[in-house]
Amino acid sequence: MSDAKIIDGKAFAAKLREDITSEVTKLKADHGVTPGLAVILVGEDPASQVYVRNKGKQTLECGMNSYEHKLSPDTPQADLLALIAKLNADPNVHGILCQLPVPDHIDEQAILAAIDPAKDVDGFHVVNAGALATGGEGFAPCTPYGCLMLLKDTLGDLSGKRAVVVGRSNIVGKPMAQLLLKESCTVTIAHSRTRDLPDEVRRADIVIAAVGRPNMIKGDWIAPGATVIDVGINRIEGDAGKMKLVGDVEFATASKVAGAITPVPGGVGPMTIACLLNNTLISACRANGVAVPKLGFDG
Ligand SMILES: Nc1nc(=O)c2c([nH]1)NC[C@@H]1CN(c3ccc(C(=O)N[C@@H](CCC(=O)O)C(=O)O)cc3)C=[N+]21
Repeated sequence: MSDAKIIDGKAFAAKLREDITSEVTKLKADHGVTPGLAVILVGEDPASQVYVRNKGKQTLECGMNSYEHKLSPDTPQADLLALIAKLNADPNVHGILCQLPVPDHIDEQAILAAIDPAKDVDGFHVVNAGALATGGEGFAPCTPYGCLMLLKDTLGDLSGKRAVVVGRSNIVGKPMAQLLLKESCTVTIAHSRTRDLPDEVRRADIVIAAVGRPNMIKGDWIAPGATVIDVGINRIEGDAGKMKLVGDVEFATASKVAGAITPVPGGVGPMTIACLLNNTLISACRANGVAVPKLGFDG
């Protein structure tokens, strides 16, 4: 068995950001509109700080405006809701993202519900989750949407393929399953209570791993030639006590069997931010009655 094709999410995301930058340039020149993304971070979680910094940097690089709101960890929920209300009403803000997780004293669902669905570029509001499930116009969550771009770039038409999504979270597993269903895949959602998980995975042409457990999915679970998308981003101790990033799939064994596989890092992660910028561009177009460009997919 020859080794799998490595799906270069980092390069794909860079190309997508270039296309977004061109569209932003046009939007400014033709309509005088600059897309704006507001990112809210409550608290000082180091990983979250890194993500927020990267988002801000890439937002500016695409020619968009970036508004960062860093709030102390003990910010009352009412203050956060007041900030969201202000951003909802601000015409210069086209996308609003509140970095998750939020501290325990804040009700995550209340925060997500407060964001105007038309500015919910994360796609986490129930209105957007419902639109995705029923075929309406909304925002698809960034991580699964990025996975779909990589899958279609790798495989072309997905219809009739067996896909297994391992993980049932609201932010990845469930919306991923909806997107694959829209592409006419036969979709299985597996999770911690699934009986004989290796067997479910072995039946799949497409494996989406989104459980958050390092190296859980082994090479001998993968059907020869299958396409493997690894959403996991796990920090574990590597050689000499140095921390390293690994996915939910055991890459060394899976890459011997799969037809194509995403690495961690450099796979799905960069796609998440690129799709966030894409959603912000879409929002700015919709808010100004401009035709929405369809980026990230051929044809
Ligand atoms: N409201 C909200 N929306 C989010 O989209 C959101 C969130 N909260 N909370 C945290 C997670 C995590 N997330 C990532 C984004 C980019 C990379 C990324 O670019 N990863 C690089 C490596 C980065 C590194 O070295 O740490 C890669 O995989 O190559 C990873 C993870 C967005 N999230």
